[in-house]
Amino acid sequence: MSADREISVRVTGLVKRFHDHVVLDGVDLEVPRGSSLALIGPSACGKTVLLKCLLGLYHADGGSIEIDGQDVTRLSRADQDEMMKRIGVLFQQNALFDSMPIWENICFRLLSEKQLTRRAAKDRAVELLAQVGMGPEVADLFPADLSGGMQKRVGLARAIAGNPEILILDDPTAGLDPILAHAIDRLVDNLVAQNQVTAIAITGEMNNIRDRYRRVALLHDQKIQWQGRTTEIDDSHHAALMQMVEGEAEGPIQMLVEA
Ligand SMILES: Nc1ncnc2c1ncn2[C@@H]1O[C@H](COP(=O)(O)OP(=O)(O)OP(=O)(O)O)[C@@H](O)[C@H]1O
Repeated sequence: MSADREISVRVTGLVKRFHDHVVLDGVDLEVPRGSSLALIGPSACGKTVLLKCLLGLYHADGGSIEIDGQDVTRLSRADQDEMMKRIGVLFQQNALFDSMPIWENICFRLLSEKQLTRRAAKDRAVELLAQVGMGPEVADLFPADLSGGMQKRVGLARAIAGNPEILILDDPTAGLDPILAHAIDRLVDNLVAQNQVTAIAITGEMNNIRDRYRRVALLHDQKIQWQGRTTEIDDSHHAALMQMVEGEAEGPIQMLVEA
């Protein structure tokens, strides 16, 4: 496999602005295939905007976003839609449809694209529920019947329903108690390890970040200021990253960049 084939997502010089508000200005990011990346940074630094650019939900004002070597910013709408089928997304609020049973929520895309009959979709939903540690009895329930942690699992089941090559997660463990958060982390970890999925997650949860992700990228001041393997992060780097994410002094950044 060539070095380039090993990069699943490559962002180069990405610019995104809203009128005269420049949110991203020269973002460079590389995520190897089958790796998990934590995207961290202070509040309102543009993490969600970056992920929405990756998903084609926001149009980039400059730079490129390559997925498997293909610049998605230059694809036709139809080709971009095709590419997006290879990406599964877990939104922060899970974005489940209240009026649909869980099985239909999980297979929503497969049903709307007529990839499966309703009967096959329900069977598939039950399989996916098992993958996220839930029983078949959940299939006929509605989102309102489930706790926040269970909804998160269902959201994850939906994100993986189309066997995505890339999984994008917006703060997957926000608001969950530590035990549930750990369970979601383990599920994502298993997906990455077993299926060579590339996972990119925004996270504000810095505790144990070195155990939870293989890579970290710090977004601040419109750019990625530091990216690397979590094994490169020693305790002082970790403390510096924590300070940055909490919006404290900028000094530690220099230490990371120069390390
Ligand atoms: N559609 C939009 N129109 C105008 N400004 C936007 C839009 N979307 C995001 N922004 C602005 O872009 C900036 C970055 O927002 P974003 O939601 O990406 O931050 P974030 O890093 O995800 O923050 P948090 O960690 O607090 O969720 C904010 O100033 C926000 O107001």
